[in-house]
Amino acid sequence: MDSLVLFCTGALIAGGLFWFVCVLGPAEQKGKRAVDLSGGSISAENVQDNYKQYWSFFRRPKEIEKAEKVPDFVDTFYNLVTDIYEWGWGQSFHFSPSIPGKSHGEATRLHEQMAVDLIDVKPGERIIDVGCGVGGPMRAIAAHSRAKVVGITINEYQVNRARLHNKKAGLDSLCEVVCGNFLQMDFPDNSFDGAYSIEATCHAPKLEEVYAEVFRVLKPGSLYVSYEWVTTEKFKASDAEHVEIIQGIERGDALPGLRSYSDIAATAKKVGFEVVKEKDLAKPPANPWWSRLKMGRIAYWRNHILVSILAAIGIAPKGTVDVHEMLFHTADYLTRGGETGIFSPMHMVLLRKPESPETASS
Ligand SMILES: C=C(CC[C@@H](C)[C@H]1CC[C@H]2C3=CC[C@H]4[C@H](C)[C@@H](O)CC[C@]4(C)[C@H]3CC[C@]12C)C(C)C
Ligand SMILES: C[S@@+](CC[C@H](N)C(=O)[O-])C[C@H]1O[C@@H](n2cnc3c(N)ncnc32)[C@H](O)[C@@H]1O
Repeated sequence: MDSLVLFCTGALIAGGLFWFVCVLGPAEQKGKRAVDLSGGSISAENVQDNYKQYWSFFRRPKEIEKAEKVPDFVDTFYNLVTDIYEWGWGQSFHFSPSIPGKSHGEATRLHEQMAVDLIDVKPGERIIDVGCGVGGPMRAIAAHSRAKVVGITINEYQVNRARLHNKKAGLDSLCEVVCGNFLQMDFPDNSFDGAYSIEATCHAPKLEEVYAEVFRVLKPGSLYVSYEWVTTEKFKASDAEHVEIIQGIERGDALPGLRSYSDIAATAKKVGFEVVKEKDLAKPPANPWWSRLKMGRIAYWRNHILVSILAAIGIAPKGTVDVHEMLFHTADYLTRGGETGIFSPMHMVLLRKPESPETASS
């Protein structure tokens, strides 16, 4: 009898563990498994120190730290979060408005396809993905448009992940990925037929610098669309709750400082672009972009327990628990940013590089 009870208890524990790790492990369809979480290019024993280093950025005055150190700090951030993002969100590191009757995956694809439809590229043309992550949007866009997409990211680990995914998807003949800084790109002038950036240029300390680089590499007459992270007209710097939310978003998302929606078109014009269209895609009648984030709260608790167990038994790097906790709070700040309407991650701007400098509007 005793051995039967022991056997049943053991079987239940083993079954429960299998369910928790293997069934619940890949929080997102086709995503990474919890047991594969790493610190990107950072070795396991250095994850915790790098996490501390990441936070030290926010303890120093912005003016000193800002410009030249930002790409390194962003690189560290993506070493820390890339696996968790892939595990819990998927291969597209951005938001999209929810669409009734459509899954999150479908809504994500539509948001990505809209970007390439806006820049009007033809099959075989060459376009650039500015800040490409692990390439979720790149693959959707290449498959939809048959354009050749070159993605650039500052994070080497993401380059390797993106290349692996491109190959697996059979899209490596259309998709190329390079490691580099979008503030100083290694591409010649006038070499792309179009450009897009999805929730990436918010990492640039000065928007002007990245827009000027995109302007330089675009062929005259071609289009660039960007989905920008901004504070909206509802944000009041005198409101302590607003400030807390925006600072929470900046700290949990490696942002050197969120900019106002009103700066976007002005900056684009300053570097020579014509503004073709500007629209906040988060505004009604669009459905909330933050609903997926809010709905996931129970899953995040489960994920946190799982990450803590894996770190305790030495499968996940120690600092993973801290990084996960940071993201947990970030999800809350982002949701509050959406609900109050003071923040948008999809302020869309469509820009054209004039045919000749003379046709540029003042
Ligand atoms: C554009 C950027 C990233 C946007 C989003 C892709 C990510 C912002 C916050 C992230 C997450 C928050 C909570 C995590 C959760 C605790 C964990 O269990 C599973 C992953 C999360 C859901 C994670 C996924 C990606 C985000 C939604 C920024 C950086 C400019
Ligand atoms: C939130 S992710 C978005 C990725 C991708 N656009 C997507 O939607 O899946 C931001 C991306 O911008 C990249 N990035 C940030 N700063 C960069 C820089 N200075 N140079 C190149 N890439 C940068 C990051 O490495 C990351 O890949």
